[in-house]
Amino acid sequence: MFQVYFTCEGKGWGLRTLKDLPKGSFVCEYVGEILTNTELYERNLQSSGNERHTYPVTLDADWGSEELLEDDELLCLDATYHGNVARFINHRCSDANLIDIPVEVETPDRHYYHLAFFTSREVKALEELTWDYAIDFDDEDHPVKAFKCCCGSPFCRDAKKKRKATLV
Ligand SMILES: C[S@@+](CC[C@H](N)C(=O)[O-])C[C@H]1O[C@@H](n2cnc3c(N)ncnc32)[C@H](O)[C@@H]1O
Repeated sequence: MFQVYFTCEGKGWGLRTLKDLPKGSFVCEYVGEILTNTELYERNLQSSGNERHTYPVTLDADWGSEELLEDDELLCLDATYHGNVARFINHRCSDANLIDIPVEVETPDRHYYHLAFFTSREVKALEELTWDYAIDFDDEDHPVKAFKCCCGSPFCRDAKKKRKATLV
């Protein structure tokens, strides 16, 4: 039902659907290794530029917590070495056709949850499945450097940033 294919817009591999999907369809879960932000940061320091293929997902909902969590407590999912088809879902600013829904499964502390993707509108067969990674393209301090966005959306935040920079 889903196909990994090579996109022609400079985004590398992507995921598309082979059949029409109505709005609200479950697509897949995002699977990856559970790491703390500190472990992810250390991994990134050790890996060479070519080795990284994925953008990690931050699990920051922490619904139950009253205090701010430190980097060695904050969790994320890294699909670089272990994952599923979700690792091929590319980013699209603002008008992506998937939304991620946190699903609490077995942990009562609400620190860890599963991430499930559903369609946010009807998606036609052969359309690329995209998800807004919620990247702040202005954030220079993020542990992972943002890529140059080629999403092609009229709402692209990276293109907007570049337009602003050329005006200054
Ligand atoms: C979760 S992976 C998606 C699959 C990836 N395209 C591949 O070939 O393995 C995320 C990576 O894909 C690339 N990517 C995703 N969305 C992009 C976009 N809108 N523009 C440019 N590159 C993108 C970036 O290199 C990003 O780190």
